[in-house]
Amino acid sequence: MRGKQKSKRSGLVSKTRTPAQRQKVTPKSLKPPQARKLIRRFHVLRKKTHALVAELNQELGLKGDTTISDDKNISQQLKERFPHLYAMYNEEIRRNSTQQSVPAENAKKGIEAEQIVRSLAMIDIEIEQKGGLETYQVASMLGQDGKRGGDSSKKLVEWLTDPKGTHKLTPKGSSSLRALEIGCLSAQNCISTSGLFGEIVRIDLNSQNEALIEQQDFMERPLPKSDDDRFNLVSCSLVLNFLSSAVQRGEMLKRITKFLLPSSETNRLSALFLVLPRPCVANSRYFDGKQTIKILRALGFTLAAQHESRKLAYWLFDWRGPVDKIDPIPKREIATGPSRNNFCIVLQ
Ligand SMILES: C[S@@+](CC[C@H](N)C(=O)[O-])C[C@H]1O[C@@H](n2cnc3c(N)ncnc32)[C@H](O)[C@@H]1O
Repeated sequence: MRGKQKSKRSGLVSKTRTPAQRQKVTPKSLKPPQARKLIRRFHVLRKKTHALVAELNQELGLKGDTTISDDKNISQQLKERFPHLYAMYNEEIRRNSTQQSVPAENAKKGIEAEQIVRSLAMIDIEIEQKGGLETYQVASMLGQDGKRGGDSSKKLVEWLTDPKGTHKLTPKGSSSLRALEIGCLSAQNCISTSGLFGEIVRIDLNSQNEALIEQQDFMERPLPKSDDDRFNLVSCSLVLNFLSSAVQRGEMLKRITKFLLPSSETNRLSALFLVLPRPCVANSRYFDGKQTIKILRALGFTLAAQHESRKLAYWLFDWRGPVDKIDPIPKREIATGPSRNNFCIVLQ
């Protein structure tokens, strides 16, 4: 379980090497406005992909386990199951990838499977031209830069060591506490340097340092067979907003509970550290801080601490063990206004 496991998906795009991919250069650094713009664009492109894949599934009459997943390598799925659509995807890639700039909006609107697949190809080209997941990560790391007030895990360590708080841990060289960091960009963050944890398992879809960060999709991490595979803390900082659908976010939260040691059995730390960009709770049509707590409660958590900074919203939730039945929490409008975003998490 703790060995290295390569993710089956490449992250944002297909693994077909196109001329655009071969030309791809990952920038070592980016100016902050450029980084913000890139992060926003990646999220838009992921949402577009999600909507197009839903249309494609409908058009092909695919349901349940047979659906194409936008969470996995789409071109690979087409290649294995729909060779004629894969041929069109590739044709579109070949036709456009030598161009300097291919905004995904150039994709023609269409409801037929062939046109949808061509639009997916256009999105993949734009993502690759922007540098793919690697560039997204460079942009995200810029946000973690201490000089810019980054590294969200500072707040976690502050909470866990607060003498007036509920946990009051003290850093020990021989701590037996174990943490799982989902979506880890750096092994030098406070969570790693605090000395609070004897072991930290760090995973990311695209590892920046394979010696210290496993390349793994959390949704494909094998489920724990025993408590040896479970953790005292799971950190999920700025990862849920990376997922493109409200259902996937709910599924990730449900899956996290399977990796936590129930505190009632261990009588010590068993918690989730959750971070979202503040606009997800401050300016969404469908989501806010109350909804966050409601969803986490429905999964068996209790709120231990929360904080909002100018850019981020942070929570620490204690895990109380599995609930008998998870009540669904659907999407519903809670705020109106044209400038609101559509961020949401649902439980099915
Ligand atoms: C915005 S970065 C956040 C990094 C860091 N946790 C932080 O707080 O700054 C999001 C990271 O989550 C990773 N990620 C997204 N979905 C994931 C998944 N299913 N499994 C593992 N990592 C994932 C992405 O690859 C990306 O590196």
